[in-house]
Amino acid sequence: MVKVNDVSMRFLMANDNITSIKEFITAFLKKKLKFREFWALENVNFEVQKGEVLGIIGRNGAGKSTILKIISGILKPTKGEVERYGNIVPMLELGSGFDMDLSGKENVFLNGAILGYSKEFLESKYEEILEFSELGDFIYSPIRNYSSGMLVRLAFSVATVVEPEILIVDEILSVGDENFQRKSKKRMLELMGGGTTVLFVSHSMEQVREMCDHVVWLEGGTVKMFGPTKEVCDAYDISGPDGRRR
Ligand SMILES: Nc1ncnc2c1ncn2[C@@H]1O[C@H](COP(=O)(O)OP(=O)(O)OP(=O)(O)O)[C@@H](O)[C@H]1O
Repeated sequence: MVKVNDVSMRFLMANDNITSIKEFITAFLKKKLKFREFWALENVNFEVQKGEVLGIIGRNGAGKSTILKIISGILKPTKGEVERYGNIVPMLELGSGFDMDLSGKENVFLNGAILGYSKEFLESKYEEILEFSELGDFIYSPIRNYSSGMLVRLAFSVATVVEPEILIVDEILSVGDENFQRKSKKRMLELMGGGTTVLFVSHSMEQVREMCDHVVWLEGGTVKMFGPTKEVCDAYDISGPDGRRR
């Protein structure tokens, strides 16, 4: 279960006219550095029950990635808190938790260790991860040579073969090819059947309608609507580009 309680996130942005680190340090030392406040999220509340799939939708800059980073524990909210019960596997930016100079195989163990799994456990899952990723002998090449689709396949294989209790997926299913998208959707459905809670950001309303139980619609950092998938998606679909009714 994941419960987001009154979460707000403020970013401080330095003056726009600073273009180099030298200028930044000089301004900092002269105490001339001015910051502009920006609230990316304000008083966000929602919850996801165990085994449920929650979709997070909203236009560019609405705060979707920021809330996922807060739920994953990568960012600390300025106000509010997130209650989480269960081990969490975030699949956020492509390749995060990976080292580009290491091989796919080495990254399985690195990424798995970051996720908190032991070497023995990862060894027992390695063949399954390799098979699911369809990387074949590429698993021995440094991942800097991988295409974005190959990276996603590797990341998704590590994240899902270990059967997390909470899986966080940011737009990742749209990167792989059609065949892998189908396969990863099937895998996500299996995980959900096994009780994994999934939080899922997507710009594809089709995917959201198909896979989610509930949906949060974020607009300008606030919750515009939270409820059953059909209700929220229908309202979103008839809203204009700025979130107002057309
Ligand atoms: N580290 C940061 N510093 C300053 N502003 C930030 C930072 N991260 C995000 N923002 C701002 O917060 C707002 C929300 O960003 P976020 O990436 O969460 O939006 P999003 O809904 O995921 O957008 P998209 O659909 O384009 O991925 C944006 O205006 C963004 O510019």
